[in-house]
Amino acid sequence: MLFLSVAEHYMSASVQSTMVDSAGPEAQKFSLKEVLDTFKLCISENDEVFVEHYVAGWRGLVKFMNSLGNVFTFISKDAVSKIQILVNFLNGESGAHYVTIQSMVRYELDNGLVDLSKKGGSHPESGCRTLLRLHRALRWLELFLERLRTSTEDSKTSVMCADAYNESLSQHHPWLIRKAAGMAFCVLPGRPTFFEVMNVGNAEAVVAMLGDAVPMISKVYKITEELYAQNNLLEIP
Ligand SMILES: CCCCCCCC/C=C\CCCCCCCC(=O)N[C@@H](COP(=O)(O)O)[C@H](O)/C=C/CCCCCCCCCCCCC
Repeated sequence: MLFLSVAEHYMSASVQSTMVDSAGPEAQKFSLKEVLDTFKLCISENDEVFVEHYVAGWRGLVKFMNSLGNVFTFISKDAVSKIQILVNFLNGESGAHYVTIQSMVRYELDNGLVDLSKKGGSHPESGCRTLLRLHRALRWLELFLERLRTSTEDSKTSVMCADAYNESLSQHHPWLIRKAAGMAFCVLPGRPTFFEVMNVGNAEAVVAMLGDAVPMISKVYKITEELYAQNNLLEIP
């Protein structure tokens, strides 16, 4: 628990006080279908990614996280903080430039709004940097959901989650966060509870819906990854 408290303290410094999700408990109920539908809306006909639906997808996932208990708060707070930064850009005076990830990248790069190196720049929370953090987490999600989809009744969510994390997001986290995340994974509920919280129906229905969700999430990830790679944005500090 020590690691979790330290990590929560570490995170709280960067978490904004205005939370994105402030509705009542019923509005907070998670539905995998809702998340899937939102990620489907993310991609335009010409493969642009809508920021509005991207953050809405993450909001849905945060609902899931919040239903797992307080031990995961330090993780969901960070996601909420990053969602809020992007929502603020979308609702701000330059909002028209933040409609898609492609237009955001173009706008921020053309106007020198991204700190590309560690040396104290004046845009520590650019849209590009913020979205990159969620983008890396999306890879974890893709790997985790694929493991969940192909899992068997006795598979452990903690192991699937840790394996997906070690294969992706952990490479971008310092030791303390890795340890705290590792401890949080140990108290994840089992596969039956996970499936129940998804509000889809029986295990077969969950697996079928995951079969739709994973390629969709994969596509959003791939488009973003290519865009960031083309613009040398994959390592923004
Ligand atoms: C379909 C249902 C099943 C899956 C539901 C998953 C629900 C996931 C919801 C939220 C995921 C959290 C996303 C976390 C974003 C992390 C972004 C990040 O890397 N932030 C770090 C870097 O930020 P800066 O300091 O550079 O601004 C930050 O330091 C990290 C802080 C918190 C720790 C993040 C640990 C991530 C573990 C991800 C696995 C979550 C396990 C949940 C299991 C349901």
